[in-house]
Amino acid sequence: MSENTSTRKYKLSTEVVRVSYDDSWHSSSAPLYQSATFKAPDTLHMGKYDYTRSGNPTRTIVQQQLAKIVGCKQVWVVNSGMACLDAITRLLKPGDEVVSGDDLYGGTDRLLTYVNDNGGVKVGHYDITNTELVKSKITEKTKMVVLESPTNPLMKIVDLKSIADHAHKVNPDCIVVFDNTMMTPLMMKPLELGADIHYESATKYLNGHHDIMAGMLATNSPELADKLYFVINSVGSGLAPFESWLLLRGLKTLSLRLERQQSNCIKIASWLEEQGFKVRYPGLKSHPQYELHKSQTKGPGAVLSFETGNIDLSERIIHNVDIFGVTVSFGCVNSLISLPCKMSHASIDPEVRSERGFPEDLIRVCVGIEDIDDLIGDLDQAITKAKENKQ
Ligand SMILES: Cc1ncc(COP(=O)(O)O)c(C=O)c1O
Ligand SMILES: N[C@@H](CCSC[C@H](N)C(=O)O)C(=O)O
Repeated sequence: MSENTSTRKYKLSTEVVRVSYDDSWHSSSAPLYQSATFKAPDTLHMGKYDYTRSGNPTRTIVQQQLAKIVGCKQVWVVNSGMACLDAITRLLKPGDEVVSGDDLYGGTDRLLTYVNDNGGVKVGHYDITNTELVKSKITEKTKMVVLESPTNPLMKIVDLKSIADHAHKVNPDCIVVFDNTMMTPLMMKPLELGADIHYESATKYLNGHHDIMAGMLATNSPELADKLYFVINSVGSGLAPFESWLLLRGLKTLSLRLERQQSNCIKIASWLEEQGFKVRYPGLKSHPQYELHKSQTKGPGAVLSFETGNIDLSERIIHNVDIFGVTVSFGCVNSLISLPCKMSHASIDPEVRSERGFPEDLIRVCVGIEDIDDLIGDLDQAITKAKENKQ
């Protein structure tokens, strides 16, 4: 018996709650198949599933749910956001060239640097806010363009459509890859803007509770879907059944969480700006790419970064917060604060960070669903204590 299999389409905030699956007992919550293997009907025929590395019914349910939300032909879920990029970079061959940004999540930069140093692939990093510069670097040898927007943590915006269209014109086989972790499919649809592969760290908003690691790969290309599946099945990076089940549960509140997190973040960004800090947030009119971001998304999201002008002051602010968790990652229901140069982006060589204009005093704030007055009150007391030079 199928649950919720009507083909009627609803708004995304409704669709995230409606999950389709087969269950002979009509369970209200999708079944968890915590099994590594599946019995074959007989020795001559295998069933739909044989071994969880190759496929698992609970993983299939979350993949179908995500494909519906993304609005694409195929989604694969894997065991981390980085496992997505690992599968993607295995599509490259020695001699290929990759064009990417100069502000990327530290782990993305680390893996692309590894591929550059060990895989015979040339990876170039350019200021992605300079669309013409990025376009000029795309040649027939460019087999892949890897972008993220807003970037983590400088909140730079990439003109995805313009770059994707150009890349496909120069080389129709060029694979445009877009990391949409900051926006989620509810706020940005990279495949509709020309990306060939849309991936996300589902550890962040898609799950929303910091209780699993997961990644999502989405594409409309059956050929790319097959190639990615080959890697996932070969190396065993498919998301485990319990993690798939938790991701499915977390997804149901995605719309509600994002709405509250974003509205809190907009208020915090304005408040920090009023205190005189240089705030990087695409929801502020002072963001140099405010209009571009607005034109390709449905909202500014719930991550911002700001500079204090002094790394010691930044460290003292972080030391003095009470509600904000001092931790890497973002997209969780809890608010988080961090110093990217020493935490999420410590894997980028300090010299490279400096060449790329990465401010060491930069504080990243990832806003949760708590009461906004409490959040601003907490930042206020932490900043006051830090300015008084108190630990
Ligand atoms: C923008 C972005 N992409 C990808 C990743 C990698 O995701 P994961 O930690 O799930 O491997 C992260 C963080 O880790 C991230 O911030
Ligand atoms: N020690 C980790 C750091 C993970 S950072 C996670 C997240 N993407 C963020 O931006 O905070 C590592 O070496 O990968």
